[in-house]
Amino acid sequence: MSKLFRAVIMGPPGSGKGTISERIAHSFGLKHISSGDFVRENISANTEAGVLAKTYIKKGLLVPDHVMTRLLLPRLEEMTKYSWLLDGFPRTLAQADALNSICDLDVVINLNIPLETLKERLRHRWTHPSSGRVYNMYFNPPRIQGLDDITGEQLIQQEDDRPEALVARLRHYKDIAKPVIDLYKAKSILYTFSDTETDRIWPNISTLLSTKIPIGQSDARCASTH
Ligand SMILES: Nc1ncnc2c1ncn2[C@@H]1O[C@H](COP(=O)(O)OP(=O)(O)OP(=O)(O)O)[C@@H](O)[C@H]1O
Ligand SMILES: Cc1cn([C@H]2C[C@H](O)[C@@H](COP(=O)(O)OP(=O)(O)O)O2)c(=O)[nH]c1=O
Repeated sequence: MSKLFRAVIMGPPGSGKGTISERIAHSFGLKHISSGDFVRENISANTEAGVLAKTYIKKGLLVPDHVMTRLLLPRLEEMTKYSWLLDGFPRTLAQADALNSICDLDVVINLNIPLETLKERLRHRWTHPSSGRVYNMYFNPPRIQGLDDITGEQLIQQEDDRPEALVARLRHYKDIAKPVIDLYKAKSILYTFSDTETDRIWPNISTLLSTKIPIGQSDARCASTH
């Protein structure tokens, strides 16, 4: 069997992790694991870790490392047969160390987007709170203004997407992400993409992954997992 491919995507809020992950999963047939989606699934299913995670998310805090790793690592260990892309994890050095203890990463994609662009995107971001689906009034608007495409439920603008809150959020992101980025740089697996436009970043990411993912592997894997 050809070698499996393991990737992580990192970037500040609004940098396009969710959007680009969807494109990667679709084009290369990798399993996309979003830590935020996984936490929300656990909250809906009332698992022990989900109940605990909810108490932090309600306060706008990150879920503590030990809760996050207890949630995510068993999920990754179930995926030993698949190539995957992790989005939203690791966010801290402790999480990166935990991940390192169970697998070797091939590529870390780091999105470096100017602050003004992030502010503009998040100012127009609307969220469906229970699923975490996000829309942007210009980039990917909902079919009916103010309503989620799938459920028809009301969309909200999150408090911490306001430009005033974003600066603090971004500073916090930089503080905790820096040692993680340094770690992956030292391992020579970090690839940083800087631009204001996803459609300019995407071809470069696609070219990189085409050189890293063995041909034929992704299609077979995709077919076997859906
Ligand atoms: N790796 C992680 N470590 C700690 N908490 C996490 C992690 N991943 C997700 N969470 C928790 O789940 C919540 C939702 O995660 P998600 O990535 O969907 O949203 P977010 O932080 O608002 O992301 P963004 O604004 O970058 O789109 C986070 O705010 C955080 O509380
Ligand atoms: C990628 C991208 C996203 N957006 C919007 C869509 C979302 O409302 C918001 C965030 O995108 P998203 O992909 O959710 O980013 P992340 O997962 O890193 O937080 O920005 C744009 O307006 N332009 C873009 O090029």
